[in-house]
Amino acid sequence: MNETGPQNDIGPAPTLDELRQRIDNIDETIHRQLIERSEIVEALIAVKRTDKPGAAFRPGREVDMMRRLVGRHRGILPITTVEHLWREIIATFTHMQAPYEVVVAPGAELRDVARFYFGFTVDFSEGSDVEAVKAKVKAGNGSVLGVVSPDALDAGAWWRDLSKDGVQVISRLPVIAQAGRPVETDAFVLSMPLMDTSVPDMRLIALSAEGKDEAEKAITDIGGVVFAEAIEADRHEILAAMPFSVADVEIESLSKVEGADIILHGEVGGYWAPIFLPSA
Ligand SMILES: O=C(O)C(=O)C[C@]1(C(=O)O)C=C[C@@H](O)C=C1
Repeated sequence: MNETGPQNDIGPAPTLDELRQRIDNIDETIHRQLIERSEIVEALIAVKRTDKPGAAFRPGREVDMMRRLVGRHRGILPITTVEHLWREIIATFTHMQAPYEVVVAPGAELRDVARFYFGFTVDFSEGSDVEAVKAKVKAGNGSVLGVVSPDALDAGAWWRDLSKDGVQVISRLPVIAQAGRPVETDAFVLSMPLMDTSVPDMRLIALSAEGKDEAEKAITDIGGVVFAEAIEADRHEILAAMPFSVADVEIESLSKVEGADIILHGEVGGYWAPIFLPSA
């Protein structure tokens, strides 16, 4: 086939065959470079000593890679397409270093978010509810990641006792916050503690309060954000996100706020701030 495009000022437009040849060349380069990327995995395992399940995740490094990806992107290709391609690559490379599986709380939207971020190489299952997801993450002892909705309305204060089980929030999805993007649903990723020394932008603090309004004001006064709330035993259980710059003493001072009767349950993980982009 030798279809030709329209004539223009700088000579004949390329033929369909020529355009396909360019696409084939680009695809070959991408494929060869992916193979080369995969040849680094053995060395990564040796350097990181990630020869046990689940030990390969480095969420801080992943967000850093996504920030650079967004920074250099240009043109008409949707950024979320590029993000998805890289997520498939990174999730698979993590799995090649140390196997893990993903268990998702019920809901088609959450499942879509989880697939977008962990791809199709990784085994997937659905937990019957948030408690079942937490239990599987704990039992997996590092080889299971959970994906839950931060404000699972029917799950009560699902976050409150996370630290007692050793489970923590390790990241927040979607990483690129862009109105109208595919899979916009907010989700948290749960894991047993990682061998990752990088520090998230936001710390998640579980607390309960007698006075809802007083507690919310005190949290925002020190720079925090109320992420989710539930009422249990007549108390307001709150999941608050605190920028890393908020000192421990400021968080501890919440328990002295008048009229709020705040009890701090503890830190339940953290996340890196989403990359905010204008709508596509
Ligand atoms: O940088 C690492 O530590 C890697 O293991 C590589 C890699 C990747 O494939 O780029 C994989 C897993 C980590 O979560 C981050 C990045």
